[in-house]
Amino acid sequence: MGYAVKEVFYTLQGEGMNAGRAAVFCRFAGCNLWSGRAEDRHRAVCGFCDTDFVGTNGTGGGRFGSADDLADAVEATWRGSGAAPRFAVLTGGEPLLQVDDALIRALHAKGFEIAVETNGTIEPPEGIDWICVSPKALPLVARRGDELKLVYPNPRLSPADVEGLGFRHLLLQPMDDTDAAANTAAAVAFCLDNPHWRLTLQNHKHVGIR
Ligand SMILES: C[S@@+](CC[C@H](N)C(=O)[O-])C[C@H]1O[C@@H](n2cnc3c(N)ncnc32)[C@H](O)[C@@H]1O
Ligand SMILES: Nc1nc2[nH]cc(C(=O)O)c2c(=O)[nH]1
Ligand code: SF4
Ligand SMILES: [Mg+2]
Repeated sequence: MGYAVKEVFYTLQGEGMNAGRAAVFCRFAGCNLWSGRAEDRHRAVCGFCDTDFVGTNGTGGGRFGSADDLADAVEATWRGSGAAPRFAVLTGGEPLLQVDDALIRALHAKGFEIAVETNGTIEPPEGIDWICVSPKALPLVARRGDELKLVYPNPRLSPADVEGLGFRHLLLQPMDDTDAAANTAAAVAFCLDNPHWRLTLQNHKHVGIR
């Protein structure tokens, strides 16, 4: 089948409960909630995306003909030494439009722990080691996982709409837009009042890494 990948790069996971951990990011091209074109943003289900996921022209991106080819590229991008397990974060765009059993097997065979960042519209395949769901609208198909990371505030979705599902951690991430400071203050206030929610920041933006 093959995979369309925007970019593959080595960085620190910036968000969520794995923040600070070295990882190879594999950003798949394409999303089912926005075309990626500016002129479509106002009518997209997800209208606040901070990411360019269109095409295959980023660093390390391309079209990969097989799971082994893509896993080879991810392995070549890992720069860690020592015994700590290798870590790959599959993101996008919407990675679950493309991630399949063959890719999970190929990355595991190379010793990678696999995390996914998904919008929750597609049921994840078996075998992913860390599932982060960041819902954008209801209904939510993926209703269990390791962390639920809600971008806040979201006029389509409030925290109460996504509590009581099967997630180990509930996280609020301030929406990065022209109101980022106010969004951060609102997220802080919400977590102070609702301690079952935790604040997560996009650390990579604050330290100037990808
Ligand atoms: C670019 S998305 C790709 C993965 C998947 N499509 C998703 O939405 O989870 C990666 C993460 O960035 C978050 N994100 C996107 N735009 C954001 C913004 N403007 N402010 C804060 N977080 C944002 C998403 O909610 C998601 O958790
Ligand atoms: N450093 C870093 N951490 C991230 N965590 C989730 C990201 C994403 O875009 O999926 C992301 C990203 O783009 N960069
Ligand atoms: S669902 Fe994820 S990749 Fe798609 S537009 Fe929204 S934040 Fe961006
Ligand atoms: Mg990002």
